[in-house]
Amino acid sequence: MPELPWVEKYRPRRLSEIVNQEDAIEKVKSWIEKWLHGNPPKKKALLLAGPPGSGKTTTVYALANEYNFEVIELNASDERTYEKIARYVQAAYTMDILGKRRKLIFLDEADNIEPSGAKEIAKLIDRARNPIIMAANKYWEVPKEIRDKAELVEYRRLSVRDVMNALIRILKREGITVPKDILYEIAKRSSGDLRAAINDLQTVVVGGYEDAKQVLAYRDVEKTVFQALGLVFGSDNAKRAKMATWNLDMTPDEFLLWVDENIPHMYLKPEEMAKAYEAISRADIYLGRAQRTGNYSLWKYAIDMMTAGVAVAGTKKRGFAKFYPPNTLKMLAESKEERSLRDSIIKKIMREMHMSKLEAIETMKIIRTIFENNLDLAAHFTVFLGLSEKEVEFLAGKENAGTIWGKALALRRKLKLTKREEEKVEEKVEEEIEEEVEEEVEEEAEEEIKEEEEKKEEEKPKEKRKGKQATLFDFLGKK
Ligand SMILES: Nc1ncnc2c1ncn2[C@@H]1O[C@H](COP(=O)(O)OP(=O)(O)OP(=O)(O)O)[C@@H](O)[C@H]1O
Repeated sequence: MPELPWVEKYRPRRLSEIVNQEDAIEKVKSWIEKWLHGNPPKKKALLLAGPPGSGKTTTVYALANEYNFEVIELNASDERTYEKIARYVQAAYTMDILGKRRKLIFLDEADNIEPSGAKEIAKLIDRARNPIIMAANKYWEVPKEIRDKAELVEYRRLSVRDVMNALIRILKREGITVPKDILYEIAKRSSGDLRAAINDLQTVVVGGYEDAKQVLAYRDVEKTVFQALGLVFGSDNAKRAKMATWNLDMTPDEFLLWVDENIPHMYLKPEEMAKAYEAISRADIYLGRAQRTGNYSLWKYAIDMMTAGVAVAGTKKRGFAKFYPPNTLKMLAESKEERSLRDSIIKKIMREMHMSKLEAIETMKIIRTIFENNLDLAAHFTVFLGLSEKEVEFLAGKENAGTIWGKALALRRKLKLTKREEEKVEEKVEEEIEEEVEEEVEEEAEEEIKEEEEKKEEEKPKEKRKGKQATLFDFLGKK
């Protein structure tokens, strides 16, 4: 039997086992007890907010376990969430009779609730007859209507020591030891995300920890760039920000793309955003110049511009920041339909051009420029990749899409014609081969017949001779 993931196997079943979130747990307990004592709290929903892997989901299940609730887990990004909440929020709030348990509604990823649905969900919370607990990493992105209806419970980011202790406890129960320095490495890399740390630990143990560093290395690139972004966007301390690129396994112009991507997400005021953009565009110019001339002082100036220059541009978002890789924000801004078009185009590029996903994403950017500027080439791509009319429109924009589509149709017809011709040639060759084979077979058959006939011919005189002998014998006998 495959081994259960340790995050599940060792998920605390009791609230008291949850590490270093005492204040949060106290709040949750007193809130649920109000429900149990028959006077639901004023705020019928609870919003657990905090970094990933800090124990929010675990709290809900341990709570349900201790107070005998059935958890109805819903996800905010599920399209039918509203419908489901509506159903369960009104479910009879009965005690544990007839084997039925009270229901506790758990809505994860509350920071993903669509603004359009938020008002409706807020109304449902008012009417709720069952406790509703929501969880979010970024509570400020939970729609305000919902935030107002919920009591906020904040979860701390777990420390390196918390994470290490939790890992050691798991190892004890597994009866395994792992060198302390590796545990420390895992804990440090996790940035307080205990889920990530436990997963890493299991990977290392299963993979043999002789090459633990290698096993863990895959996390490094992202980790360091997020840390670097943290230095740039985490404070307005220019000195700290300048250290951002020190440990970074990435060229400055690559890192610039990351900074660029996250500026609109991190800065709140347009004029400060503009200032930050100005800093990176200046950095970009100097980076280019430094590259051409090999002038180190320009290089350093460019890096300082894009780290310190951005850091001091203004007031940034507070709290837990989630950083996005280059281009994701633009992708998020797209509608669902656009996203699915983008995905299907990327898939086609991967398939037809034999590329990895990342390569395909990059290639799509180039193809997009082609679609905007070179309609003939665009038509070729349309046919080659087998794009649909909608996909062409996505790449080229409404204006050019028609022209490209027309050209592609013509091209496809032409290709079909040449294909038809090819097929004809093929058919002809096949016919010829068939004929040849037939001829051969016929020849062989003829030969066989001939041979047989010859054999028969040969046998005939024997018979004749036999006949002759017989007659002669007879004759002699008669004699
Ligand atoms: N404070 C904690 N004490 C003990 N174990 C924890 C704690 N936080 C997380 N864990 C462990 O980490 C795993 C993930 O935790 P959990 O699912 O509760 O995270 P979360 O805060 O809900 O994260 P996310 O926001 O990513 O859903 C669980 O299996 C649990 O074992």
